[in-house]
Amino acid sequence: RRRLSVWRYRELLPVRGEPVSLQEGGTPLYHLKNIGKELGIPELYAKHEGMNPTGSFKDRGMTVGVSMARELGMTSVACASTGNTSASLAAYAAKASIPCIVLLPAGKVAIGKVAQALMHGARVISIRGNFDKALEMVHELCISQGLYLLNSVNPYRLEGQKTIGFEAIDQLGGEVPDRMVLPVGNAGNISAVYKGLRELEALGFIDRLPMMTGIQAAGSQPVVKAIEQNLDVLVPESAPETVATAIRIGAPVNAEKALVAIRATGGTAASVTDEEILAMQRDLARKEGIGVEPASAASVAGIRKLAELGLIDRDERIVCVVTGHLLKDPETVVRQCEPPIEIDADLHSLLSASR
Ligand SMILES: Cc1ncc(COP(=O)(O)O)c(/C=C/C(=O)C(=O)O)c1O
Repeated sequence: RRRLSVWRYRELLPVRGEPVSLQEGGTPLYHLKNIGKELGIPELYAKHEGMNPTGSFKDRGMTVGVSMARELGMTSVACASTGNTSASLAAYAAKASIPCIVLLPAGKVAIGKVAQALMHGARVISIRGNFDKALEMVHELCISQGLYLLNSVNPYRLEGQKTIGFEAIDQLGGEVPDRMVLPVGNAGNISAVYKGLRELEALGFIDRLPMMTGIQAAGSQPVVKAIEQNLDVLVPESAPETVATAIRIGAPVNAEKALVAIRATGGTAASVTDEEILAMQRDLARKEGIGVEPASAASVAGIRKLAELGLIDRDERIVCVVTGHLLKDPETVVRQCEPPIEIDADLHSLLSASR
């Protein structure tokens, strides 16, 4: 019996040789009993992808992507990132001893992610522009310099991320959830999970698919608009804005795949405000003990909103993917919270402060 991990499913992954692995995957599936009770959804779960080696689901894609880079003899890898992709690529490239360049939107990346990319030894370049601009530029860089691009346009990234759905079903004892909910930025993750579930269906492991549900920030919701307006091609947003900087993406490269995933499964897409995201980040931490970064809370905030709109059957079994760890964006957390109480080091002060 193989441990719950990305490579438990190696027969469904493209890597032939020994993978570049940091023991990714095998993340907890938490039963959200308290929030579920509040929403009247007894079977509400969160798959905590922040419990991966670099603290986000990106590790699942990078273990496959960097393994393939090595198998293909690539001598250098690159990506543009809102932060987590760069943190993960830096770590896996370090593990594989392959030089790595990452492009970040200047001033818009959570400090924990920058720290990771720097410490893992990537060449970190800040672009005076948003993620979409950085992605454009890293394409040009890779073409002109022959670097291997590991954004989610690279299909090997999505191969690894398929395993989120595989694990969730294993953790539910083989049961397929009625709905899987993911925060959507570049739309790679929702597309990857859908692809994997289609493969399980084709192999006869499952006989139905969950309703794939994508949640975006109100200030950055091109996929939601395409669903609402029944478009086949997305209208990019030129100035996406949200406190959830991980999903501050106006022109998602995997949008068409995400629209298929949502429509083919009778799913939906919805947006939540920054306030709703931050409120859910707090609730997950204080009512369930689960620490996530803002973008990750969007999936559960989306379910709260859909439930309030009466669009969720209370007996649905729902898995929300919470995609990154709380520690990624400590500055946003500190801004939201009352500061620590500072006192003189005497018992009297302590007693009055602790009341
Ligand atoms: C915490 C977190 N939650 C959700 C998403 C959205 O996933 P996709 O819809 O597959 O993009 C991201 C994406 C991050 C990047 O795109 C990047 O790191 O460059 C994320 O970091």
